[in-house]
Amino acid sequence: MGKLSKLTPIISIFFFIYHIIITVSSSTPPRYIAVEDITLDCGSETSGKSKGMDGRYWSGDFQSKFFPKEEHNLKSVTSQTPEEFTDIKAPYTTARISYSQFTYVFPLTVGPKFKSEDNFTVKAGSFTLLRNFSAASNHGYTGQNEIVKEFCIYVDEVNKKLNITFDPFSDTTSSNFYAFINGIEIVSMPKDLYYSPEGQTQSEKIPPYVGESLRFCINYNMALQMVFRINVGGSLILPAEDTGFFREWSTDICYFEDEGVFLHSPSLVPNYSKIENYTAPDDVYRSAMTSHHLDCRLPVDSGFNYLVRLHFCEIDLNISLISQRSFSIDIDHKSSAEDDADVIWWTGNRDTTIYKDYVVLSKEEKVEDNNKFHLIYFLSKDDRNDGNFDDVAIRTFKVGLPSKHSLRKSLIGKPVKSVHHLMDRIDKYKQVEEDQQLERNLARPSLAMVNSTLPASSANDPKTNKTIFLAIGSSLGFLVVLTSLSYMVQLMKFTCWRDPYRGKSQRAKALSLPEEQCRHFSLSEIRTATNNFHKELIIGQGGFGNVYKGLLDEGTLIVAIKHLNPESQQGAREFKTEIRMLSQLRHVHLVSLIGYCIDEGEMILFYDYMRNGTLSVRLFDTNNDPLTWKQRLEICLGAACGLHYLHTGMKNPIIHRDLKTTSILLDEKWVSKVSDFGLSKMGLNNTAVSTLVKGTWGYLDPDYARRQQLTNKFDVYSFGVVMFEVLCGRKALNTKLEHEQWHLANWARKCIEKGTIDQIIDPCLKGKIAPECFKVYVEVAESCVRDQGIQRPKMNDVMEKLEFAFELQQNADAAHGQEEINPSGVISYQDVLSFRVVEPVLESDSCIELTTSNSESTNPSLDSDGITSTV
Ligand SMILES: Nc1ncnc2c1ncn2[C@@H]1O[C@H](COP(=O)(O)OP(=O)(O)OP(=O)(O)O)[C@@H](O)[C@H]1O
Repeated sequence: MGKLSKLTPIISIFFFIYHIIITVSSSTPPRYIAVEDITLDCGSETSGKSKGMDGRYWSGDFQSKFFPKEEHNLKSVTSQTPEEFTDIKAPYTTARISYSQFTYVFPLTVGPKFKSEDNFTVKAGSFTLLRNFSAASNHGYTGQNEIVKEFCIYVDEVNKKLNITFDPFSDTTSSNFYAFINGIEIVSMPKDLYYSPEGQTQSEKIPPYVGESLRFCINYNMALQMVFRINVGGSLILPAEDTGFFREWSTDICYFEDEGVFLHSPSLVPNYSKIENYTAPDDVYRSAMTSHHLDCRLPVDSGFNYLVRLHFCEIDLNISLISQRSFSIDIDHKSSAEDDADVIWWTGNRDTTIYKDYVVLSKEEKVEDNNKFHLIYFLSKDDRNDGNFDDVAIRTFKVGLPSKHSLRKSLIGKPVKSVHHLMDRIDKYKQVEEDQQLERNLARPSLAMVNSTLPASSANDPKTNKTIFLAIGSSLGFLVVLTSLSYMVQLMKFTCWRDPYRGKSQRAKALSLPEEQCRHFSLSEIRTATNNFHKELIIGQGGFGNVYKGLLDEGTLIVAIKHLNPESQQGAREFKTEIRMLSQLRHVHLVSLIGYCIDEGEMILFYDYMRNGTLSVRLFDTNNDPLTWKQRLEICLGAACGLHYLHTGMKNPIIHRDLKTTSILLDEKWVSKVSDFGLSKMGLNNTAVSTLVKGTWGYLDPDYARRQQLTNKFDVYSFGVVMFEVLCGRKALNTKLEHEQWHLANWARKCIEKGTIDQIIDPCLKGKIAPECFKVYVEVAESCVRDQGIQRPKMNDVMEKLEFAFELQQNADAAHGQEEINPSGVISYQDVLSFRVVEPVLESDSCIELTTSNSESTNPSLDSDGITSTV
């Protein structure tokens, strides 16, 4: 579906719902109750509180304890209300003005505060927040009637107060400059809302410094100036609709280069299990803009570090799985801030909120058109998409908070609001008021219940009255509240699901199948399924942790549950790879991934439970009856089919790289299934040495070991080894034997050359293998373990020959009826082994059928995370 056809219905829903959201939010208590919430109406001499344009109550500064001591120099000015705006209210109708310096002193508790103010040079504590600031020039430049500046400043233990000093410019020729301020707001905030946790330097909570391999700690000796705070894809969110910090969230108008599709999920109740619920208003997470490519241009000053906070919440009903949508994010053309942003991976679930912080230094060379503009540039791009671009979505929600940490230079505002923006606000304030009136008239019981849950002190607090008016200061007055700009970008991609047998993109199918293909389970479901990870349910142990047997769906579904170590970063990466690969692969001879769980930092995978365990156990460690020859043939044939599918069933081939008898599992009907082709692959990729130590030596392709070039012939070699293990009942590597027999494949080839292969057959098979079947089987096995990849067959050939061998055996069995093929057990196979072992060909003649290391022609799709490209 094209963008436009999506756009129309979504927008109409959006505006309809908008009304409801305001109604609801206006009756909900704030999620964060600030210890300090000061609203000072500067220049006002009234002793009581007057309702401001933002719906809050403002106190006159003259009667307040914060009033500057230099009051003899101060004048107050009452501004003229423009005729067209009759609702203008505090703090814009008055201003405190002075030709000399004056300081407000705010005794405060320790902690970070939001602060709003206005002036020319403004200092707060040790920070110069504004230098030589001119309201008039800012006004003229933007046509904006009010100027709001917002800062975050930490109030420390020693001072426990905040001095805000307004200092008029003075030089030798003139003393006619004055400073003024209309209003000051101070709101306390949680320590870690924007600041980094104390005493940590490498924590995930410290934002990465984009373009550097460092993290950037935002500590308490830094002040933050808010530059943009944008509700991408959504509407203006007023301070009174914020979560208790009185932040305003502007719309995304003008910031995006390309038109996107708007998404809105009005009834969404966001899940805040990953972040604090006061981080951003719900409406930020309910709206989104989508596109397959999104450039967001934000004009900022050069030479500053900016904190960019991106908020995400997956609201698309079609998306519920890891890797269904993943995207990259570039900021300011630096190296990618995020290579593989995947919201479901981050959150575990749809409708779950999360944000990501980045710090970026905006450098001088980005100056454009002689404007002092720099670009914070969000490029969300899809780098793995195979063409279904109209289904790829960028969701930009929320907030970036680019904030300047160094405020010792002039911070001239770059207001982005226009007259339209103000008109929007007027409309919205009026709308809010109408809604509230309606609410009061209806006197809905549910609202009464909400209010009754408020603490006594706040239930009747005028702050909870949400009637809001817009007031606009005169050209003289400006509200100095620093603006932080918040912003969020999410880019999503649909995974292309394929029919294994056709190898064609099945997009439509994909959209309807995810839930069937791979389910998400909660941790509590897993705990129930495994009796809280009871040790008696452990059925195995692998390189990545314990494997449990568990019951799901009220006991109707038996699963194998792989519990990965959550501490391991490498494990996390491989875990994701496993999900990405397995959730796309469905084949009767591959172990199916049923689902996963990533709650609370746990990484758990669910597979079809294979009742008969591993081939290894059935061959080497069982007291049960040995596998019959026909069973063995079928097991090999099944595994060959599974490998063949891996090599050819997808657009891009997958090389298992760790095939062995422990990675071939057997279900209740003895059907063989190849497993472990996500984790093992990545394990080898990242830690080749440890994989060797893990004991796959006997399966390792000698050609690969020499050339370090991975081809699908790697798996063919390993498969040949498995075939000899199946035939001989011997492990791939057995150092307890004589040295020349340690390595089964080498020993088997020697035996074939010498004509003694029949002597190393599993004793329980002797006399039961039809000679013609034996000939084909041994020929195939030998061809698989040839020294050079070029000499080995493809899995397709192996499959066909094994089928042929199976038929030969069946025919022989049928011919002999109940009788054994060779009741005496003494049969020489010499005569059927007429072929000779192939000699190695010269290196120059060899060609790599599938090279994944340097070949441009090979698209490493599922390996965009490096699965196949680094070996
Ligand atoms: N789907 C399954 N059904 C039944 N048993 C399973 C299943 N998956 C794994 N197991 C059991 O758990 C054991 C460990 O499996 P796992 O895949 O974690 O490790 P591995 O393949 O043996 O070793 P490594 O991961 O180190 O290569 C297996 O040997 C098998 O006994």
